[in-house]
Amino acid sequence: MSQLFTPFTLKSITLRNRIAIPPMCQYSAEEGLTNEWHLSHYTSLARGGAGLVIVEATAVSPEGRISPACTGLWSDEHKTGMAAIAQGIKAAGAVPGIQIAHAGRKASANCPWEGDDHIAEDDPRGWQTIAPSAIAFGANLPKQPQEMSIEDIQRVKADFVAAARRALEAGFEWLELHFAHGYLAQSFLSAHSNHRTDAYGGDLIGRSRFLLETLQAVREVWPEHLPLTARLGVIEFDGRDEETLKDAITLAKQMKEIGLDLLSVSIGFTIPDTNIPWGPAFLAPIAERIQRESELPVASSWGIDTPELAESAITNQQMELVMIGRAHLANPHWSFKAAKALNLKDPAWVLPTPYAHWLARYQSND
Ligand SMILES: Cc1cc2c(cc1C)N(C[C@H](O)[C@H](O)[C@H](O)COP(=O)(O)O)c1[nH]c(=O)[nH]c(=O)c1N2
Ligand SMILES: NC(=O)C1=CN(Cc2ccccc2)CCC1
Repeated sequence: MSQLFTPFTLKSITLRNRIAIPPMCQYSAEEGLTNEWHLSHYTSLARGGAGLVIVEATAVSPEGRISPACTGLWSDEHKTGMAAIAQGIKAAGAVPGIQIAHAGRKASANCPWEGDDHIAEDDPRGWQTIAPSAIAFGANLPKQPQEMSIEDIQRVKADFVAAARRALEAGFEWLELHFAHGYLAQSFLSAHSNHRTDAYGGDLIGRSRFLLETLQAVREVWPEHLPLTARLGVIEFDGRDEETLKDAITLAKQMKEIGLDLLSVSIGFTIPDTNIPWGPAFLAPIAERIQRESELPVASSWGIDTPELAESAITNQQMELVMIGRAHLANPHWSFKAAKALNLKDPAWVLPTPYAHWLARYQSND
């Protein structure tokens, strides 16, 4: 009996299975506004049978975008398109989630197929980036950010709260704070990027303050009965992993105290020169340790891209949800493929009726 295809209940929300589609930037928006690409992209992913579909990193302010083409929720105007997406995901039987984000020193960048690098200083498409300290990421993102003032910090926290409120009004039922991948929140947490000497820097308490205060403020506006989650880089693969992991576990416990419902375990990506052991499900053992030691349910991803790897991540209790990203870009109906591979009863019925009725009778080969 497949464990991957069992429901998962968190607060008042029940996912039809353990398959989640993690946020994946589409770099297809204008002024942060979604369009037909996003609506059809997310609706078709949800129709593929996953339990949870999380909309891409959506900026809490214009300067919080990674690229000029990233989505935003910094104004009420952004709610219209997002509401259609949330409705489309829900109508397909998946739970609509969204990740809200600020890209920090990694902002003001070209999209991946246009260089994946900082927009040139003299290019009017770009903007001044902000970060805990005036330390550039380096490599393809060499722009030196402006050190944030306390007023900047207060403003960005308020932007997260306002974006969370808009996400709720747009009909999302699962919220993920982007505290990973070297973006603003992660860059507050890491000593590589945070050299502040005030309350928002220094020891772990100082470097965690922005994350904890933002979580606390969002928790106050996000309904208690809906899952409030965060994606956190718990390891950098920079030679200091044990220290980073211990800090991450300490932080996870504090976030649980504040009301975090689930932690999505990911990678720090704070600095360019790291030694990431890419490979199938390579982060799953780390996720298991975080889940065990923090006593928070976790989700995780990174190369969990076959039905067997997904099934074993759940049966080995390494995580409660598997986040399967790029494999869904290759095949939006990945859940159907997994249902067949794992010998689910009536596998076609993970798909909507207009497809399932026929596929239940016809053995498709892919
Ligand atoms: C095109 C694209 C875009 C994004 C991503 C990835 C890719 C490929 N990823 C990371 C993604 O959610 C996932 O964690 C990784 O891709 C690893 O999982 P897979 O190995 O792809 O299943 C990502 N992560 C995140 O937290 N917010 C985001 O918006 C994005 N955007
Ligand atoms: N917004 C995000 O969190 C993104 C994360 N990515 C990490 C990544 C690194 C390597 C391979 C895939 C994804 C790249 C795209 C944007």
